[in-house]
Amino acid sequence: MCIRAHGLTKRYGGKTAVDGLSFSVQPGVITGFLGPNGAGKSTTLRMLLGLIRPTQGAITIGGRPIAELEHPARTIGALLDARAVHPQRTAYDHLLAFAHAAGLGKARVDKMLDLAGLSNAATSRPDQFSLGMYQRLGLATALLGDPDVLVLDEPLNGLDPEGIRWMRSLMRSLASKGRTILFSSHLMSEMEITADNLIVIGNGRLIADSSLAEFIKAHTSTVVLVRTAAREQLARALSDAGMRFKAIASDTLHVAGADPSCVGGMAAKEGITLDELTTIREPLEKAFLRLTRSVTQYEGQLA
Ligand SMILES: Nc1ncnc2c1ncn2[C@@H]1O[C@H](COP(=O)(O)OP(=O)(O)OP(=O)(O)O)[C@@H](O)[C@H]1O
Repeated sequence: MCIRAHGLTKRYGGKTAVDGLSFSVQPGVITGFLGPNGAGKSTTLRMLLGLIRPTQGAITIGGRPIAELEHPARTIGALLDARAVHPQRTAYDHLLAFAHAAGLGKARVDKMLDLAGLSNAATSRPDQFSLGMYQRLGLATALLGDPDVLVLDEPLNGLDPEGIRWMRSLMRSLASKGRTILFSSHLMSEMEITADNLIVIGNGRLIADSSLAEFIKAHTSTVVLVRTAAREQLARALSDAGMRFKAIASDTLHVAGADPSCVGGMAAKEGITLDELTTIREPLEKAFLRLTRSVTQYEGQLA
């Protein structure tokens, strides 16, 4: 089932939080929804879930706005604010209340507690939970109806390394079963290891919508690192060939815009022995910061 936004806009008084966003999210893959703080990610997800109304445009699931879905709990599950649970209800009762509302039985509650690794905390009250446990409970709630579409706002926040691995492999396994997975983050490093596709927004507007591989190809540069005791000789050969390079250490050069076979071939022709020849890609986080710098609303200063 596809999620589609078309001309989606949300204004709060004079402030435009989401500004004419159009994109689609496909089933069978994990789509990362990325943007700096205040970019409009949560506002977009809230419109998708029918919690707030768009000022203009629409966002639909399988072609329909959420209010028109026949079985909302079986169609879409969401984790927005993991701490927004009744503080006095045990984890079990919290899930049971949602299960009843969705017409589901107790068996599903037990299964979800197990899946989220919360079986031992079933009778604990959430006010004793860590943020990671809240996230697990939130995911268990989102998955109660075994929905086709899963929407997660910053799901990795507060999880320990084991929790992060668990959340990622769960998303991967659901995507491989054909589910539609949309998850937001303001960290490119998270996206790099989790997402197949990326939707990047800044100041409410679309900045990029592509596969992660295409994003990397389009927005990051690479250099060839070459290490040799004959650095000067290699530098002369590169210079004669009109190639751009930078000395990094007494035995190391970074060659821009080249591929390793070309640098290796040149070294072989000169009879130079290489100790290392590697392609280094610019960190994706750097590309993200460059792309979103002009639209970043909140920026700290280094002391
Ligand atoms: N209810 C509201 N009233 C007025 N402005 C709002 C409201 N909700 C959000 N905004 C503003 O809209 C913009 C987008 O906010 P939103 O929370 O959607 O961003 P976000 O990308 O989710 O950010 P973060 O990563 O910090 O959670 C921000 O400038 C925010 O201050």
